[in-house]
Amino acid sequence: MPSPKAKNPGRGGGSPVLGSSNGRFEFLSLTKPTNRSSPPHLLQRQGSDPTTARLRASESPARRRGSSSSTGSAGGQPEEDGIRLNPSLLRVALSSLLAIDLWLSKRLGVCACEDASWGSARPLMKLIEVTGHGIPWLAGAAYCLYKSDSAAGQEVMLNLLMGLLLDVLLVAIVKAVVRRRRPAHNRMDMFATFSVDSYSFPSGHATRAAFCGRFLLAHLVLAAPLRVLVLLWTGVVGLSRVLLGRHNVTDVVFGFWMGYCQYNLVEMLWLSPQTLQGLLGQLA
Ligand SMILES: CC(C)=CCC/C(C)=C/CC/C(C)=C/COP(=O)(O)O
Repeated sequence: MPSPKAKNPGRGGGSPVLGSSNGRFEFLSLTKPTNRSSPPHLLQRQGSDPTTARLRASESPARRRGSSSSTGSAGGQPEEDGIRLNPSLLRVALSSLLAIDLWLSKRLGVCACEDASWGSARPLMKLIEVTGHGIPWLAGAAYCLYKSDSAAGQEVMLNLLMGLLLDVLLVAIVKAVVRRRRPAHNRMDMFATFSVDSYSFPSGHATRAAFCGRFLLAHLVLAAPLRVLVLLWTGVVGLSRVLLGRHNVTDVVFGFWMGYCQYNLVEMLWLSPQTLQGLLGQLA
């Protein structure tokens, strides 16, 4: 005859459940180990952590059945331990990564001010900063769109402009959600910034450099040396963000990844002249 626990496996939240022992029903606490033959170290890990107990109790019955059927009731324990250890391992890994990130970024911020070890290179880094700023890119793409006399050129410039606007928007959203402060050694002396630019994750310059770099390589016919120059520029813009002390390394790495993905998005949303005419026709 099935025990009440088996009949009603998911109910009860964090409260005790009924179990059968020698024909007598008794209460089994979900916060206490049920298998008395478990080794002590497992008992301790299963043990009295109330968060763990709540997590176990809220696990779906199907999942609990699944884990015990795959390994058997006793063999299921290491798997359950793994499930509960993973979040804390992940937390430790993340905090270690963040600590390394902060330490490395501080050490690399050698142009963060004039007195820093590479302070004399700061003007050059700030010049590189301007080459990755949103305003010159938006103005440049709009100007080329206006000046372009071929349909193909207009199409490319229009999509570059759309991608740049999308980039400003997406970066602002992520910055506003994540709200990571810029490194303490940063001097906030950038030109033309929004309020979200007081946050550092992700680097808007890095997203733009990755997006524009990919876009130019894919849509402009460039000689090999120029292609190398585009790649170098992308890398140097990202590196200069850390050297200037504007960003932590992870802001730039994530920014590169985001800009790379934004290019895929622009390819998916690609505006053809027909689409554009349709849109303009609807507006008129
Ligand atoms: C159309 C429109 C709203 C254009 C705004 C262009 C603009 C001011 C972009 C901000 C560029 C900027 C300072 C980004 C911050 O870059 P990080 O690398 O420091 O995140």
